Amino acid sequence: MGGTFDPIHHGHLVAASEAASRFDLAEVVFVPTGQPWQKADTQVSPAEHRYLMTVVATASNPRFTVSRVDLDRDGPTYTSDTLRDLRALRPDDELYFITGADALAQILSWKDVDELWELAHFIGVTRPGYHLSESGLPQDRVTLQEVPAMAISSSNCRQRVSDGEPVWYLVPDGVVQYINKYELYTDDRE
Ligand SMILES: Nc1ncnc2c1ncn2[C@@H]1O[C@H](COP(=O)(O)OP(=O)(O)OP(=O)(O)O)[C@@H](O)[C@H]1O
Ligand SMILES: O=C(O)c1ccc[n+]([C@@H]2O[C@H](COP(=O)([O-])O)[C@@H](O)[C@H]2O)c1
Repeated sequence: MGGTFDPIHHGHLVAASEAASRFDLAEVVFVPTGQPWQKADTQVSPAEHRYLMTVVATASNPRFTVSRVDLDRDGPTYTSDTLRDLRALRPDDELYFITGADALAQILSWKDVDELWELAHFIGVTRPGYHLSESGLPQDRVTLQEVPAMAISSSNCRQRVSDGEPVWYLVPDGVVQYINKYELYTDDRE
């Protein structure tokens, strides 16, 4: 599951858990983006903070791991590179890429989109406020999956912190503590 994870929240974790359960996945690898090129107009926190929050949030689940492949590659983050790197590291594994309805709706604008379908199977999960559709996408490579509705977004979490409002229970406790410790999202953003 790729994401900017700025910060990781319970919407991400529930989607990943549900997809893992429904598709009987042996492992969910969370892959924080290096430079999310389609968020170029958004201020994104340093990659190491996003990586460490993802580690904290996933640490208690034995099936959840975190990969640095997108952080350790220079330049804009493209999922085609992510999947090629993961395949090289795990040549015997079958890869599924978990994505929310909003990201799936943009997928035709992603780099090397035709190759993406050969690199992984895509699981598109429901997300409140977005229409989940496989229209225009190869139906044998994309599966839609309903997951419990979590009306949470990273941008709203950042705004809440910036406004002095709590993010307890929107993000894992350790992530709240991490945000407080490093005083993330306290400046005026976006
Ligand atoms: N509440 C949610 N329910 C289901 N999927 C989600 C949810 N939030 C994010 N996702 C999915 O998780 C992936 C990573 O999302 P991302 O890290 O950009 O979080 P975000 O909440 O969308 O961030 P932002 O608000 O900054 O755009 C994307 O595929 C996105 O569609
Ligand atoms: O490959 C691309 O061109 C591409 C364009 C936009 C987003 N993605 C990936 O989609 C995932 C979710 O992205 P985001 O921006 O919603 O956090 C993340 O893994 C990104 O690297 C990938």
